Amino acid sequence: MASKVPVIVFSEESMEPGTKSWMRACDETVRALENHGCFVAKYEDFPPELTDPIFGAAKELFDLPHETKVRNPDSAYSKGYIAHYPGTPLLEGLNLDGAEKLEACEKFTALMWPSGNTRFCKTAHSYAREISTLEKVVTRMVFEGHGVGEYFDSHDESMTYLLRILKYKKPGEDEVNINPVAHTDKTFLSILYQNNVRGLEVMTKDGEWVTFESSPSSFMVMAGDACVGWSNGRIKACYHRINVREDGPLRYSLGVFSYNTGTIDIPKELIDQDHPQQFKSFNHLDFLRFYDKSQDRTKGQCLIKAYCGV
Ligand SMILES: O=C(O)CCC(=O)C(=O)O
Ligand SMILES: [Fe+2]
Repeated sequence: MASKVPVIVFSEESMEPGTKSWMRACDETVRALENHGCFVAKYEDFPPELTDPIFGAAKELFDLPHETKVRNPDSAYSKGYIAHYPGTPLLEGLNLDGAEKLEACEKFTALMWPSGNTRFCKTAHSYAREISTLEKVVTRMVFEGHGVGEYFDSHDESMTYLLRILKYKKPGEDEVNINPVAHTDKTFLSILYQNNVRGLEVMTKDGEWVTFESSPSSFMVMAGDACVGWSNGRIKACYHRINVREDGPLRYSLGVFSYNTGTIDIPKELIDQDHPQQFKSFNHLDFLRFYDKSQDRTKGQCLIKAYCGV
């Protein structure tokens, strides 16, 4: 894995804009996203005391009765509850919209546990805050690394983060191992964390599938279709899939997905003779609506060109 997908260290120093290690990480980040569409972030400051509680919180959530979980409403960004759909019978998921904000976590928790569950609420919120911090650092590096750091603040003000909590059940005797189809995310960036059960595979630039090896401080950072549009096609979207095997413990995975609540403009600085304009400005939510209406067989592909390609 290490030789195929870059590993970038996010230490206290490299997360501090202006330092030497920031510059280095910034270069590595841009190169990784342009070449591969993804990299593994070794997030040194991720609190180790959050790992067990966040996966414990995921388990506690899925142990709730079906009629409780369906209470989570759909939002503009996602389905509320993904419940063993016919095409993906092993997958169950819940989406917590705007999880970087405490009020959103409180609202979600009150729906799931009307008598309260402070531990869940605090854990989900702390996790989303930590990962959205990493996501912001990566995004700032993407902007600065492309020489357009001055646009970062206004982009950042419009960002929202969705926490997706996923569980993969093991296939029964008579069930084949059906996993979600390979796809690119429709996000700006996605950051994935899994318990110690493998499953996530990303496609390298040579077209080879590489398995993401879990560790308590390893996060897979992937560019989504919106980032491809923003970068005028310099960054590629990460094509990935899940391959859960039949034996071993249950797999839980946590995704933090970033979306812009407004319009994403393609910086004029990223358009030149060598890089003619490939995309028009687009509204991220309208792009998600376009995705929803797209035919199932195309949904896995990077759709940004079809949506706002020039
Ligand atoms: O299960 C995972 O780790 C990733 C899930 C995924 O790709 C998605 O929700 O878009
Ligand atoms: Fe995905």
